[in-house]
Amino acid sequence: MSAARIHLFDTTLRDGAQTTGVDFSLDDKRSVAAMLDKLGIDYVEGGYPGANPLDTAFFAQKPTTQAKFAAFGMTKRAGRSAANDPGIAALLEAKADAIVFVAKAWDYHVHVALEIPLEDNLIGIAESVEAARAAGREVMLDCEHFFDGYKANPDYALSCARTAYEAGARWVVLCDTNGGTLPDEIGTIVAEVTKTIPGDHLGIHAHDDCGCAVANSLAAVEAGARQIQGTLNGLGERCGNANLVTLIGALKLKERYRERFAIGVGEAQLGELTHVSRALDEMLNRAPNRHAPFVGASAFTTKAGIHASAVLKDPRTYEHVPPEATGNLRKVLISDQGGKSNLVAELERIGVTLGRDDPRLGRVLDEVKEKEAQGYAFEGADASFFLLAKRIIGELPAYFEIERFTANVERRHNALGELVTFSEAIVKVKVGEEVLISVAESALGPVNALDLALRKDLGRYQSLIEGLRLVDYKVRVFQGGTDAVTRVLIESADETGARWTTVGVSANIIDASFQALVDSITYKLMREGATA
Ligand SMILES: CC(=O)SCCNC(=O)CCNC(=O)[C@H](O)C(C)(C)COP(=O)(O)OP(=O)(O)OC[C@H]1O[C@@H](n2cnc3c(N)ncnc32)[C@H](O)[C@@H]1OP(=O)(O)O
Ligand SMILES: CC(=O)C(=O)O
Repeated sequence: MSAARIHLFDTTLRDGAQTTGVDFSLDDKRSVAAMLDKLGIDYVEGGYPGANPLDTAFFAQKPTTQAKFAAFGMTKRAGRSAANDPGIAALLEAKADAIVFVAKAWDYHVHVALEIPLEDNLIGIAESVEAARAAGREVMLDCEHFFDGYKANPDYALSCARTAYEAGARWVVLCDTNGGTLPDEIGTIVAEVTKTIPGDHLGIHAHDDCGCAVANSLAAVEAGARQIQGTLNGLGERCGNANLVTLIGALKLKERYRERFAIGVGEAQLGELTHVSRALDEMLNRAPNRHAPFVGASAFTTKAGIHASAVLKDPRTYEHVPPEATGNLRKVLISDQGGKSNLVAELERIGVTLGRDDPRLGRVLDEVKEKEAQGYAFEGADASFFLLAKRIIGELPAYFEIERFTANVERRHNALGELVTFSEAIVKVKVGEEVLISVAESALGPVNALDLALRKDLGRYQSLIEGLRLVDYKVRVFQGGTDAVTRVLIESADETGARWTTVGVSANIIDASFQALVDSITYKLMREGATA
């Protein structure tokens, strides 16, 4: 039996643009479309031409070479013909291969939101689909609220779908717009719809309001639908859409799907999945979800000692698929939940080789556990872990010594009478026999002032740290023993694009930050191969 082709339809640039806090620029849209094209997605929905100038501009030319480029908009407004509808005119002007109309499929919505007779909505669907077909476009109809509509009035919901199909729509997409439908209901309803519209003309568009969007999409496919709509990383209105990244992982790697269904994403493209997912987050300045299936930084990370010992013998003991298939990495953490197996594997990963019987291994483990008890977390701070291990095994050069530092915050009126806040920091550091004192000011706060002062003059090492910059700063306050403890994680980058994270812990946020800053500079010097 040959595998059934499942068509992937990406709506990151349309429904994904409806995500709270997400705003794509024109360049972002072009990059995302190119990325999806390369990934092997069949349809890229670019937005809603006519709704805003950016989307209209994006449809001035087609940004994909393989994928079909789709424009989204609503069916014609009641009381005017399709030929006289400016919304439809904008869709027809768009340089798109396909036009996706959205139409209400729930009688309640037609009454309440559109305030038109049920029949007029059907006329709107038929005339809109016919107009786009006449213009030579492939046409789809997104049946908004299809599943809620079907539960309330199956005949009407079905007549919306059938009207579009009979008017020439290539795809009729069943939308769980409010995201409240569960997988078994999706399966039952889609199976019913296939009695009217063949499955290879049916799509599913699921929202994640019950955390079931991926499961609902798979249930629809099992019931016969052959198009899946979704977004990268599950962006989308409210709780988001079905996550296409997860769906691609499941369809390509889970045997029961791989054997029966084929998608346009090949093996090499699958290996880019982690990169694609993180590149989107990077573009949107969002922290990637570490726990995202297949592509998250923790998706193949083992923390518990018992698991680590087994993973090191055979990774399949705790992995459902190999991480490298999606371009991800296996990682074994060291923490208070781990034993020697975790530690040996982690040390090897960061380039420190210590045998299981080396007495220094026990000393590293003891110190890690002691520091974790104080509030340190090395699982997210590889660079500090590396320095700790190097110090214990006697390979950490004594580059510099901090003699003292101060940092203060001042709020006052400036010469213009405006209220301003600025910080000043002084750092006294000994490099060899040389004592250097640096002062810096910053309007961005005491940590920034300290960072500037610390990196202002490091004597003979100064040229090696010129390209160093801080890219992220995270603070967490929690109860450690009887007192509140602050943990600071600092992510740094250098001129080569390398990134590393360091950690500092103290009752005082400035002190914790300073520890992490010192570790960051020390790590950079080690990367540069500097000697004491
Ligand atoms: C489930 C979904 O995700 S659907 C996609 C939703 N996405 C968006 O809405 C983003 C882009 N939207 C927009 O920029 C604007 O809403 C526009 C430009 C499309 C329309 O703006 P406006 O003309 O000011 O209308 P407004 O947004 O206030 O209301 C929508 C109108 O469309 C009507 N409408 C909604 N769906 C449809 C439809 N499928 N067919 C025909 N008319 C519809 C509504 O009844 C309402 O009409 P009314 O103004 O007579 O009450
Ligand atoms: C069309 C669409 O985005 C929805 O119904 O959710």
